[in-house]
Amino acid sequence: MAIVLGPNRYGKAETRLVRVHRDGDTHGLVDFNVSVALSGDLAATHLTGDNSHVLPTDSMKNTVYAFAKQHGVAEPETFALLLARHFVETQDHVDSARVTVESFAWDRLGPHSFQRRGDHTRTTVVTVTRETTQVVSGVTGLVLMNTTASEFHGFVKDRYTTLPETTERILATAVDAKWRHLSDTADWDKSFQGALDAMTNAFVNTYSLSLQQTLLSMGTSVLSSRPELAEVRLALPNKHHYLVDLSPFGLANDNEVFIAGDRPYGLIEGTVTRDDVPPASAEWYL
Ligand SMILES: O=c1[nH]c(=O)c2[nH]c(=O)[nH]c2[nH]1
Repeated sequence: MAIVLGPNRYGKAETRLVRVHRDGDTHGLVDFNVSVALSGDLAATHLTGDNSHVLPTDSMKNTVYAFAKQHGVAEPETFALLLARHFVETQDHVDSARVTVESFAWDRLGPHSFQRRGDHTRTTVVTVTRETTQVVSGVTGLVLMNTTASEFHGFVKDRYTTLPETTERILATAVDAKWRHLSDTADWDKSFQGALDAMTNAFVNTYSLSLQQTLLSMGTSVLSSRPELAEVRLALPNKHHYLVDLSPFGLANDNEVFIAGDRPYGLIEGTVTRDDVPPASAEWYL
């Protein structure tokens, strides 16, 4: 009996690519999760650790980002074909390249503003005691992005600060918000939709110097347009998008090709309140 190497493949999984097409003031946005798997004459690395046939998976990731810049990105099929053919054509030892693309759809909210397609969740928490009734409504999973009109600079620099100042970045978040009603009667659907629209409009229309500033703008927008609401609490993850350094490949990256970061993320939280309303019951703060 012999124990032998069976079928195998390798590659870079889940390269998170965000490509902004900046043709004029109206931006296009493509958001992909790209996985590459190559197979072929790869016995040596398994048997002896001889890597002479192994293209690093790191190079595959770089290829995804470089091709996104060079060729632009539209349909996932076109991009996947381009990549898969490239690996088979340029790597003698590769017989088969499998490229998988998950494409996340975004709906346009403005020239450079987008909402990720897919349902956000409407929430409500009602608390009744013998004396009081409190109705809290909210939303989670409302994913928004501005591909420009966001800066972040002038921040504290301590000995561990490496973040460069920027006057041009992507701002993206998944809104988690709750708002408390002043009364236990309202047109709940209309109130919810109004609050949602107010938050979204504020995100789209605020030129942002920090996500904190955008948070206050969103809360203010809700309270100024919804007299039935007393207070809004927002938790906004800063869904970081890192500019890819394409200079090793002789390519400029003028805010077009980004790594969509997963974690860690900044988490910006705050409450926006009318100063002339009764205080919330204890549950609001739990
Ligand atoms: O809008 C931001 N607020 C921060 O507090 C922060 N911190 C950070 O690293 N990036 C950002 N962005």
